[in-house]
Amino acid sequence: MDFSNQLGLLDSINEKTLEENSSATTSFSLSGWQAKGVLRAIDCQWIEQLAQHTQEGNLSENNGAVHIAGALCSAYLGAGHICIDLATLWQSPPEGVDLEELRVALGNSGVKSVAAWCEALQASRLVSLAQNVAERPMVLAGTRLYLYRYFQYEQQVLNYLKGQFAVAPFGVDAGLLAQLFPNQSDTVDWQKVAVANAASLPFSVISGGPGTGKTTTVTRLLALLVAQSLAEGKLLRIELAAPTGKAAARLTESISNAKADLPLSDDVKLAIPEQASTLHRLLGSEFGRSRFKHNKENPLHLDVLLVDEVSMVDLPMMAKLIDAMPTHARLILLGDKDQLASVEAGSVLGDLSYGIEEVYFQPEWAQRLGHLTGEKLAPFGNPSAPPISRALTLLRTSYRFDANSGIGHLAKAMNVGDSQAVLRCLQADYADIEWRAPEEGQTKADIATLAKGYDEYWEAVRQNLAIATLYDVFSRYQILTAVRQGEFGVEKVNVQLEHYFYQRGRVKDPHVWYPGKAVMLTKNDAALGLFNGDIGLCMPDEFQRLRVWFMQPDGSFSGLLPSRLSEFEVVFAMTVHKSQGSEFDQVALLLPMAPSPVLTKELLYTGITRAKKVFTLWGSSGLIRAATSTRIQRYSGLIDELWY
Ligand SMILES: Nc1ncnc2c1ncn2[C@@H]1O[C@H](COP(=O)(O)OP(=O)(O)OP(=O)(O)O)[C@@H](O)[C@H]1O
Repeated sequence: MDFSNQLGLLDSINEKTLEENSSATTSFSLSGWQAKGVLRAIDCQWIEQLAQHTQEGNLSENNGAVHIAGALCSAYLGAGHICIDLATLWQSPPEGVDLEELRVALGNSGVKSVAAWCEALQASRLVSLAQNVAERPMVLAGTRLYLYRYFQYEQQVLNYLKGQFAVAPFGVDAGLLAQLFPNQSDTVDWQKVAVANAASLPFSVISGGPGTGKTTTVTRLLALLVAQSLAEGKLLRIELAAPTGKAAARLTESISNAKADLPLSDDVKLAIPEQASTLHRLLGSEFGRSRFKHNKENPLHLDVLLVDEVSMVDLPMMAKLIDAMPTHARLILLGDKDQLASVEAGSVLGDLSYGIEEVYFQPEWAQRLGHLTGEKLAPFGNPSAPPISRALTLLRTSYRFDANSGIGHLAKAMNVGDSQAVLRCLQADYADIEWRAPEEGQTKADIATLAKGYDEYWEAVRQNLAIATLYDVFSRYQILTAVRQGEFGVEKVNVQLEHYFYQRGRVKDPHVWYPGKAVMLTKNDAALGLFNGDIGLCMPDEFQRLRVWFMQPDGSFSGLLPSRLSEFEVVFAMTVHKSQGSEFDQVALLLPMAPSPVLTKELLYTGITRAKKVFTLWGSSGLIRAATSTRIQRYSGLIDELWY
């Protein structure tokens, strides 16, 4: 995490105007909290630099309560939260600190209530107030405390959304809509409603689980928008994007499949693009620069932007994307709100769709959509629905998993956090799921059994099949781990798998590049046009030189000398986090033996829903039960600002 901007803000504090805050010195022990894992080294450095800076500059910022809040703000950001909530912390301190310890530490600097903590922050020159934001390291909004830059990101998103809510709805051609959805049924066709809704608005979100027809729906939406604009003699500039190369490749494939089924003319089909790019590529990432080529001053050249797999988009990226949107353009976000949130801070899709299960639409909006679609939407009107609810539709019916699908039932049970139902599913006789509880005393992963899924791949490598075929075979099976470290962590499992392949004669030397080695990039490489998460397979070229082959956005493959890759890891196993945006025919999800805070219902749901045909869960009933009832919570101001 780069704090340079945060620290740079200290320079802008006007020393002369600073007042004495408190004479107490920082009363909690940074190193003590670091040793307990409450703070990271970077959190301690950040707050130490604040304290040092303020003292060296004759600033009397010796307020322990401010330093505690600042250190926690930084630590929570590292754990994915956009802000901390002082009122929540006052009742439930961070893991590793007991309430008494926190209260005593705060009490030492005169803070004996949440209100007093807020007052101490308000009085600090390190903090500005949300109502009157100044360039200071932190911002206080009610009881929420942010690092300055993250407050700005959140405001950018909120201001954009509020601007979109004020735009008058666009007209929608009900005849075309009916043509796109010819089938009638007794139940509400939410795909049709989603299209009518998104076509009416400059900003919309469509959320749905696996196989609920998200791509089918947005392809019809794009067809409707294209047909409407062609009728007006205009050609829409549409762009498709996703957070990772893999997700972009999947979007490309599924849009081109869905286009084939459209009941509209070839003119319309031709005007719908198939090629999706990564968000980084779309925004123009430039080597060595954190700023994108496209931004407010140089907006994207498009009329409609569709972004898939939005659960993976973090708040800074969403803010940068919004910044680069031309004012007239539509933004359509697609994703599964129940999946794991982004690796970096924020949970934008989750926050936007927070209340979607119950609220639905404002009554007049439900009526408008009802007229447009012919669907009976009156029961879904709710006078207290906030403006954001208008922009959301939820697709619930899975067309991939039928009533006999264990994966479908398991995903549903996991999603509602029903551990009994999850265990019942795992024990039932479904053909597509398998549960392997650990043996008594088992301490290592069963590598031989896990490795079996790669037999087909190694046979393809042996036959030196074309790289496209190899890539396809490799993508059919994936071992997923919940954690990085330990016997059941991705690092060790990969080492053991390579060693196992070596023992079986499939790999000559696991310490060097070998035919069949599969790697995943762990960092964007703008110079090579490759992105974090891209998968490369090592195979010889026609001159028998080993190259690592990556799929390009157009589906072709380019081979790079292995020496050109700098940051990557072996990927016979990958973490569930890294698997987001990908799907595989067969998935084996490996849980650790010991409890871990990363074991949550979102993690297991994401792992389960990566599987299209067969899912195997390796883990004990105790851990599965615990994970099913643990939810990820990420603090931000978006839910409060949008839903209450
Ligand atoms: N209304 C529908 N009736 C019948 N089949 C449908 C319907 N909508 C989608 N399908 C089919 O369901 C399958 C999944 O659809 P689609 O790929 O659009 O879903 P998705 O939500 O985008 O999936 P994923 O989870 O892979 O992103 C496709 O085979 C599609 O043709």
